[in-house]
Amino acid sequence: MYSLFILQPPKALSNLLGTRIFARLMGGGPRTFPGGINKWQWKRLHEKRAKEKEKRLLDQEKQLYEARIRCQIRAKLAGGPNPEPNPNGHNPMSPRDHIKALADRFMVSGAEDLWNEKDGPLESPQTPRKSNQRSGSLGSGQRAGLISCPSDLRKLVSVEGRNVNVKVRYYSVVGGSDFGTKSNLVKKDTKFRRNASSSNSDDSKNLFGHGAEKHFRSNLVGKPRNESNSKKMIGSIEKRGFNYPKMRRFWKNESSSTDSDDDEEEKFDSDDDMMESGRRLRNVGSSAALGEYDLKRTKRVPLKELEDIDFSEEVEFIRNELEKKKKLTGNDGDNGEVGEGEWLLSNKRFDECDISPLTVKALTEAGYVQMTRVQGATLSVCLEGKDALVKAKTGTGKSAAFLLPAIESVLKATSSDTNPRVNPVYVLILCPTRELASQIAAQAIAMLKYHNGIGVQTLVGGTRFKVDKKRLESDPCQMIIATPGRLLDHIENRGGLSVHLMALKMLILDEADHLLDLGFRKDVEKIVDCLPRRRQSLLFSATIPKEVRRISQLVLKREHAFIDTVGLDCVETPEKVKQSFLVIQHELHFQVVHHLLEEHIKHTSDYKVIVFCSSGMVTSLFYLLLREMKMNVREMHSRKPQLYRTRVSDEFRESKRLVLITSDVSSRGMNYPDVTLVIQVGIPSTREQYIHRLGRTGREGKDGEGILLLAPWEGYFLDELKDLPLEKVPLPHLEEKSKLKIDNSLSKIDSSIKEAAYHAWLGYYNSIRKIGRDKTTLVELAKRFCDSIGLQQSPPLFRRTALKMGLKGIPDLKAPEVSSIHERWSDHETRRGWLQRLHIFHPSY
Ligand SMILES: Nc1ncnc2c1ncn2[C@@H]1O[C@H](COP(=O)(O)OP(=O)(O)OP(=O)(O)O)[C@@H](O)[C@H]1O
Repeated sequence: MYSLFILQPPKALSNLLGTRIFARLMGGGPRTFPGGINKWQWKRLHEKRAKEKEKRLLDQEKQLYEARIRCQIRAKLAGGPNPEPNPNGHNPMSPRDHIKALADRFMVSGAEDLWNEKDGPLESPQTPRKSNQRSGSLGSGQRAGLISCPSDLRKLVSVEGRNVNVKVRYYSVVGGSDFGTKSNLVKKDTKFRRNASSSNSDDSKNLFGHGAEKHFRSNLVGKPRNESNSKKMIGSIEKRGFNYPKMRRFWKNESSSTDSDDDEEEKFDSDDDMMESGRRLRNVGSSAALGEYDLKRTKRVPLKELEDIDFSEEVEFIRNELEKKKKLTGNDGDNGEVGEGEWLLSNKRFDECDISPLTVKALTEAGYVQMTRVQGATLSVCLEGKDALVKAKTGTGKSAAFLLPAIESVLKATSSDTNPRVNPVYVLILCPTRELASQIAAQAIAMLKYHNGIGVQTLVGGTRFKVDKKRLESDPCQMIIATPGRLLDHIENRGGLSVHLMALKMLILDEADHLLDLGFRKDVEKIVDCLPRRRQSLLFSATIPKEVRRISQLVLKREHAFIDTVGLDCVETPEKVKQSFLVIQHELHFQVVHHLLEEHIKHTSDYKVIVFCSSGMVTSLFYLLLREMKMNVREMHSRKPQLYRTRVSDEFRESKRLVLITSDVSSRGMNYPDVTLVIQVGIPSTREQYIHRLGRTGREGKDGEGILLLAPWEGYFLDELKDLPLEKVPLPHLEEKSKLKIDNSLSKIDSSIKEAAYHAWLGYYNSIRKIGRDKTTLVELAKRFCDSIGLQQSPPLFRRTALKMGLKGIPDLKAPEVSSIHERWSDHETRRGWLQRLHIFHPSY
């Protein structure tokens, strides 16, 4: 019986169980659903039906509401007593209470279309309510959960003491007249952020989101309401006494509460006569007759108000900037570019392209006036909705190039999807590291400064999964910036994220070649499988090898645009960065790095240096050594706790006269301004990785310097860089006393760190094909590394690890003795070291 049921469950039951549970029972889930539709179509179908049902119910309530109001008006007009509830309280609900209940109902999420399907967005009052407001106005206790004042709301939010977004729907008054054809009832679904970016929204101009603005305009286009029409209408109402249908239409679309602002009212003086008529009309049909429950604390925002955002200052600023640029370069920009080198700013300006004026305003404030080349080349393509694969040099503004279309996509989606059932995520940005995700999120938030109601969140490893989940629930967002591993956790662990992702409009892969590389590819593939197919995908990177172009089809549509701002025969590295290399025995690498740093610090007052090491544990060893030698250093790699990483990253971004010792976690995308020197110790994992590491200096067309330090057996790598302008540096003169100093400092470092560094070193070079191929030589070289860091003998390797690395049976490699493992395990520090060694298969982070 049971097995039969499993084979052929009744349709209704499978519906009841829900597709997910059913899919589980069936072991993986059916590929098609009844009617031959796929799972996305199935889900969409159900969502559509639910939406329609909800709309029907709301329509019914709306009719009831209107009937109640009609009844009240008739009673008032007839001069009869207002039917009030029986004092003994056993009656059915009084009309008054019923109206209140219905009004309350209308304020809940999803019901706003009853009020506003033609009215445009709601905005908040900017000033306190006037003292002469009607006695019938809603008191705070009568607002029935309606928050109408954003300033109150901000206070509410700020008490929380967390950086949270609070999503609120509210009705409010903008525009001065009590009633006028130019004033508009505006609705807005707004989040207030506690962070600085949103606190600026106090400016009344800034209260209007772009989506709201568009929505508002389109309403006006669809239904012209000019002054004369309205006057005519009011006149006819007045002549004929009370004409309900017209009044109702007028009332629904045009009326507003008597709440008014002093400032705003002044703007509407010219509408006096109309306001007068409106007031009379309202006194019949609005809250005076309906009691206090029908009061909407809203007024219509005049279109003019929205259009009149004053950008004159910005325009002036842009003009001045352009003038300055022309003077500097002697280039009038006719060729489409101004400036020199690859940090060519295109002659396109942000205010000329089809992005929201509010975004332009935020950009201008951040100093973005003209587009960089990559921005100029990609923006129009991306805004058209095409898929794109984009290649542009490091530090040339790719982040803004994908964030701007992402923001536009969210604005477009929010304005068209006015009543979403779930909180939809419209844009998903994937990037390889946590720090990069935070950096992109910060940039997005800055660009969204004047767009209320658009939330951005990061989902990255190193934070508690549950905390992420809570954050997503309490603080819904339209843009997510994530690292693949953590995002997949959310999707697979049924964090509910997949449902939100069903509305996705845009997927962006920053550092796309790395994300499609072996380390991440599987995760990315799984993520892409869970996303709707009808989406726009954008892939960005400074390096796009041929294989990646092929694999990119996994994410992109076949007919995507490939935009390469580097050019086929051009150098892929920043032109103003001086590149050099040095080949020297790796036993001397510590000494050489120390020497290079000392020289650089001597000659550069505001130095800021990054030293890249092959792995996390080698980074740690280097850091401890240089710290022991009294250098101002910080370390950054994947073995460090997230809080520490964030702190160091922020500190390095802000400061000068600091050296960051890091693994490849910092190699891609990190925008640390004004890095003066990048030193790469040992062979980078790929040519691309060399370019990205080097790209941490010489950003935005500035000067910079990069030195690659290789051991003689790593020299073959130079062949891969032969098209890049690397110069050989003569061997530095290394003093004997500095060698003694280094040996002395090394001796003070705990041997567990050294052992971990040895294992990581072995893992890293084993993963490099050319070197890892010859296992015997590899182990010999590792032994030399061991000597150079002051270890008497090579630390033993677990048999399983040796097996995985293909090192089983190689002479000189020992398995640890059981007694020594027990002994070491009891020591906490050593235990950590041993655990860390188990991770050597992802050594470069
Ligand atoms: N239009 C612009 N005007 C002025 N500055 C800009 C503009 N676009 C970007 N920038 C600045 O350029 C710097 C580099 O930008 P970004 O980090 O986006 O570069 P990238 O191309 O993504 O680099 P990477 O390849 O390393 O990821 C940042 O400091 C950014 O603020």
